[in-house]
Amino acid sequence: MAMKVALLGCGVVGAEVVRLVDRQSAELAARVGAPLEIGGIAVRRLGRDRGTGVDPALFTTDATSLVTRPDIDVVVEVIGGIEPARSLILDAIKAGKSVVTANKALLAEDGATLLAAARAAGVDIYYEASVAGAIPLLRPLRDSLAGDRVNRVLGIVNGTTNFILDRMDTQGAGFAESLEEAQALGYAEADPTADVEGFDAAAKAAILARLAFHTQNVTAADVHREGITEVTAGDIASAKAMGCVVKLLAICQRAADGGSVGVRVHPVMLPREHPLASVTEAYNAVFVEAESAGRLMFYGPGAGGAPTASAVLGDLVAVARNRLAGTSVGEGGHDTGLPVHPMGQTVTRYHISLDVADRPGVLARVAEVFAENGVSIKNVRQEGFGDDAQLVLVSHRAPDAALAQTVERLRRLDMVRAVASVMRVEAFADA
Ligand SMILES: NC(=O)c1ccc[n+]([C@@H]2O[C@H](COP(=O)([O-])OP(=O)(O)OC[C@H]3O[C@@H](n4cnc5c(N)ncnc54)[C@H](O)[C@@H]3O)[C@@H](O)[C@H]2O)c1
Ligand SMILES: N[C@@H](CCO)C(=O)O
Ligand code: NA
Repeated sequence: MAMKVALLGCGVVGAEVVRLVDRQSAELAARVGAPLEIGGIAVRRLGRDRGTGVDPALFTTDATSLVTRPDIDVVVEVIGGIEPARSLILDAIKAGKSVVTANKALLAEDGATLLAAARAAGVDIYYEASVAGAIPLLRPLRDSLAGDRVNRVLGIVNGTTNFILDRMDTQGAGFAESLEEAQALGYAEADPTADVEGFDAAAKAAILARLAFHTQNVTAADVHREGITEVTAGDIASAKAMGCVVKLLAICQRAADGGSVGVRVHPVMLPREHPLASVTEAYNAVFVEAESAGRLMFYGPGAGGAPTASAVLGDLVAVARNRLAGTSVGEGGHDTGLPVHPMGQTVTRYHISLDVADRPGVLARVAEVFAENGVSIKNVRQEGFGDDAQLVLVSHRAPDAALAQTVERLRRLDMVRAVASVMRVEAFADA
């Protein structure tokens, strides 16, 4: 008996899923143990040629009926967005179907509800494509690392912003022209705000934190988020001078006392010897630090129709096998309930460049401001002379609130003409 698949959405990813299911039907049947058959495709409008070559009778605009149809085994959701995707997935689960989705926005906002519904119904919901596209990452976190304790996840999870920062670093290109190039190459979202303001990465960070720390209550709204729109050529030059590169990272980290987690997305200066620093163009990479495994790196294409469809197909094979075996994973059943602590409590390190007058007492006063806020200076150097002097300081680790307060106080000093660049610095956990 064939495993019948209902596909919701036939855009960039959906059309590629249809093509792959058709082209690889013999191998997929052998791997699953039963043929995979597309039983219906829900679209917004009928009559468009989507280049899939499938029987036009499979298309329908009635997604609600399709997901509950008795002959359907698995629903693949590649519409995107919150509604109607959420209602359709919940209807499918309640009707006993397993689900595969690429929908990071929905998983980040309401993943706990979807997982609980799937557990209650004894079906699977798999979502590998939602974070870092083709890269096998979520199932390794969920399954392969189930016997380990993950302490930190650092990731480049948005291709568009990595592409822009890479162009600014290697070609001296400006922000606007780099974004235009990313859009022309098809990496950016239709509204690139989701990319450049870090919303896309924040959704992915919430999903990663939930899996890494087995804590169900993290949503995109809990993620501290800063995008790359304020990264300047001066920041890139400052990073270069320190042997660093600027990257937009999603960072999920267990607090030192283990009682809470920090989840954040913001630009960082990263030493060029860190493996994430060499991730160029629109590639994604995620660096995982686990107690027994040590340092792991997952690298590859994070977007695009075919790479994303590869992850969807992998999930489809897995849930189809589980159905044939009469089993399901029951993900999310163990919830540590670890809370997310505020950004101010997250321990970070800052790079700060100040435009100052080169006069006696300036460095002493600047150092005093650091001391008053309990922040220790790791190194300091001066560039330029006279009225064009610049002090470049890197702090030791301190609570983010103390570092932010230090910057505010420095801004108010008469002798500081301007705070030219402020950026957090990341490195290996023990560096
Ligand atoms: N494209 C990528 O590189 C990529 C990478 C990772 C994850 N994703 C995720 O995959 C999903 C799909 O992305 P995409 O790039 O294919 O988007 P897309 O816009 O190309 O395709 C979505 C399709 O869904 C259709 N649709 C909208 N509402 C519908 C409804 N009510 N019923 C039926 N169809 C409806 C749209 O008409 C469109 O054809 C999203 O969740 C996205 O975040 C995409
Ligand atoms: N716009 C996203 C697509 C993949 O989620 C990116 O640039 O990575
Ligand atoms: Na993935």
